[in-house]
Amino acid sequence: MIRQIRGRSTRSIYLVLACLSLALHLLLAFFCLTVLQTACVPPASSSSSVGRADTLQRQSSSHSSSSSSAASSSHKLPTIPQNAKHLQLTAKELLPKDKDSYNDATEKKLIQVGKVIQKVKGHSKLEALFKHPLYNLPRPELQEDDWLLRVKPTTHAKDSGNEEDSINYDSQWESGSQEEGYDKLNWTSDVETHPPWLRFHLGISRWELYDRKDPNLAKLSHYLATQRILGVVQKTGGTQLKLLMSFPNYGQALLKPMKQARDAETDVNLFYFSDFERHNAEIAAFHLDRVLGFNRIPPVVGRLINVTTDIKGITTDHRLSRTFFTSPAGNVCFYGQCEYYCSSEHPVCGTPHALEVSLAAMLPDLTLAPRRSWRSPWRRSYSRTKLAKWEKDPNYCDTVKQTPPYSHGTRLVDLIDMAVLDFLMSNMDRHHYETFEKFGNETFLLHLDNGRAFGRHSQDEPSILAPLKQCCRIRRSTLLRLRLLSLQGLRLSDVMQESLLQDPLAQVAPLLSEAHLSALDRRLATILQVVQTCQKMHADVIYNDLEGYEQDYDPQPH
Ligand SMILES: Nc1ncnc2c1ncn2[C@@H]1O[C@H](COP(=O)(O)OP(=O)(O)OP(=O)(O)O)[C@@H](O)[C@H]1O
Ligand SMILES: [Mn+2]
Repeated sequence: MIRQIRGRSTRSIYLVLACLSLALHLLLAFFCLTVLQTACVPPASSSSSVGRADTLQRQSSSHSSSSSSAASSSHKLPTIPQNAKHLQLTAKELLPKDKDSYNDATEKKLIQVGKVIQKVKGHSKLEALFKHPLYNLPRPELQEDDWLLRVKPTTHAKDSGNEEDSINYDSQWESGSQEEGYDKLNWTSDVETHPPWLRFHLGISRWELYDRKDPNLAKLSHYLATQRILGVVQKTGGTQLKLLMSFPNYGQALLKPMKQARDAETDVNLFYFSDFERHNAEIAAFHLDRVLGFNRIPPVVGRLINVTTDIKGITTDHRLSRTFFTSPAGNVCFYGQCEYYCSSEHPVCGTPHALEVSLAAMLPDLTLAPRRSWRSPWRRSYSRTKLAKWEKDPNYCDTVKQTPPYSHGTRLVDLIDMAVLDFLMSNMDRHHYETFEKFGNETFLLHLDNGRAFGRHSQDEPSILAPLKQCCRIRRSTLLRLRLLSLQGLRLSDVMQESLLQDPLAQVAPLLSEAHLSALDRRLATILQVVQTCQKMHADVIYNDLEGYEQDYDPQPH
């Protein structure tokens, strides 16, 4: 009886306690709701995406006062301020773990970059340059076989009235595999639905890799700079460590990591073929090639990645994963497997996780668009003792001029364009160049692999100009653009500095130091001098690719 009474009273005590706890929880929930509502200024629409954007915006502005001005001066995307978005992502992804790597000095640099951007915004030399007629030359209309890849025009499938045709057509980009992390895709003829990397591939033509004015270019850069990294493997071929990164929608990029300080000059006792590759050289080379009006380098962007989560945590490549270690300083490092510098004595290290890298848009797969690799006639000996033939024979160009494909068409002046680019950035490592097989010999030359450029600013390398000096020949449009860039009002160093500010990594530190920028002006003057000397001695220096155009493009009549 007593036990029964005691049991009942215990139960009622439990019941009272439960009710009390419920009431307290309700009170707490009500209080929280009221507080949150007042803290979050309600936007016009209360959709969750707006709320998120708002949070991100504030997050970014608290990290850098330059982000919004940086965004407004960069590529103009309809809705997303690119650089700001990049900063938001890196801040979100990297800052909580790597606070110590973002010290006061970095903050100061971010503000300085912001000031430069504001200065540039007032008067854009880059915009003025790209508006010049020399950068807007009329091009003959492209025929079907002038495009590297073409999807069949819609009319084909529709006109044929054959249902099977239209199914094949619409599903030709459909993914065959269902790999984890990838969306099942069904890309159609509607270009708007294609991811930026595919639009880049579809825009490759016989005469250039991309159209500078194509708005997809900014989207591609944004894609490379911000997309989630889904896969990483080591890229085979070549001598130094490179990684192949995969993004959603099947996009891929070639990664080169930062190995040395931006302003480190190449050791004078290192041969050109032993020099480290530089991530900022890949980025700057893309900008320089575009500023010169060539458009022959695949778009490259800089990005701050997290070595641990973006590489170590996801790679399936054992050759890579087994080379990870933590350095005595507590930084996460790796070295991979390759011919040069892939050892624990030459590690690639985060600080402790954050790592600057360059990401180059991948060209279409070789099975879709095979390429031919050509040995450069002015290739160096790649020996510590031997000289190449062109270094010994002053009449070497006469032989080259008589040898196909240099004996015909634009190949020789294309090669000289490449020498101009390489001399400006002091790249001695142009042993080969590539072309797309589909276009035969009548096509542009791909300027791939620029990692060994911008190694030394205090010295120029005259031998890189050997093709120009020995052949005394140059495209008229190239010469006129070089003259334009030598004008005080435009100045190559200024437009390069402005162009490089579009890269996300410019917010960490300038991609090229002042010394490298002024070396560009000095080298440009040397090139113009060489052409002048040629003109004094020869009559047929200029290859006139502007024939038939009425307009007088010459910015400095000579
Ligand atoms: N953007 C790209 N898309 C597709 N393939 C590329 C791209 N860039 C380079 N490659 C290919 O990868 C190969 C190796 O790249 P790269 O030349 O940059 O490496 P490397 O290690 O510097 O080579 P090397 O030591 O021979 O100079 C190139 O020969 C080229 O065929
Ligand atoms: Mn190389």
